[in-house]
Amino acid sequence: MYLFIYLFYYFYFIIFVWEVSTFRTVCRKVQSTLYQFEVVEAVRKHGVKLTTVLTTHHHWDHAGGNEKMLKLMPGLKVYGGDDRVDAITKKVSHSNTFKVGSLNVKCLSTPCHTTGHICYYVTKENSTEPPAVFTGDTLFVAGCGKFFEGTAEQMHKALIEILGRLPPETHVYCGHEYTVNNLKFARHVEPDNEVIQEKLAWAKEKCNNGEPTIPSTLADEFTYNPFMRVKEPSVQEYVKQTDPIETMRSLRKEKDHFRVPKE
Ligand SMILES: C[C@@H](O)C(=O)SC[C@H](NC(=O)CC[C@H](N)C(=O)O)C(=O)NCC(=O)O
Repeated sequence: MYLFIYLFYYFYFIIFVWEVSTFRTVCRKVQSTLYQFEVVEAVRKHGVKLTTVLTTHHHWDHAGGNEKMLKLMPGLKVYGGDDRVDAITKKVSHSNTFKVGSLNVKCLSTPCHTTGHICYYVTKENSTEPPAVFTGDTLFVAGCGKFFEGTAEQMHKALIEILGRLPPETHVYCGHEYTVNNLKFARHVEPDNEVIQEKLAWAKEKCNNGEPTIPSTLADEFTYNPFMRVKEPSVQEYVKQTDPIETMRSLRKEKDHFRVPKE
């Protein structure tokens, strides 16, 4: 059985995958100095051994703490798909697999937000636990990352052809707590989508209680995430497009300029 311990701090998630049988922990991301101590404290509190860091991309808020983490815990393996990832010890690419204890990790290359972005798909044989995918800044709950280093074609491939084809019950652990703002944009795109309304009310409640809105599931994302719904007539109608990739392009442009309403 593996347990996800995630530390939620303002808009950032630090996620541990704690494999109970071997007490190994995979820390999905560490950021600035402050987070190191959060991580070290959580490792101590749970009596586990931190062995591996899975870094989705090189941005400071995802890789910025790797150097210090490595100093605090020499011997850590730091996986990443980009030479720009601080303190990287294991460069990976699409379809690479490795194990952490009895956890199976598969690397999924999803360039767009950055050219070297890797999502990590985690499974365990003979487990009743659903799979998990760490999506960094590619797929958010009800949203997606900005196209800083890529195109609509690449984000469509990442969301629909790669992540979208994982088992629908897969739990999605993303890199930031943007859910409420993303759902306000989703509501703007599909004002008649009741699932969005319900999810937004739920997300506001969670945030008011200081609780994270992750994980979601891939199946859920297809019901409210406009970037996962680019084939839907209602979404295409909003952007006046009929092609899914052109819909993706237009949605991103709209979201980049979207003024989030207070309510
Ligand atoms: C460089 C590093 O900071 C990032 O890329 S963070 C991910 C990025 N976030 C923002 O641009 C901040 C605004 C955000 N929308 C918010 O609500 O605070 C990103 O890709 N955001 C996706 C989006 O749809 O805004």
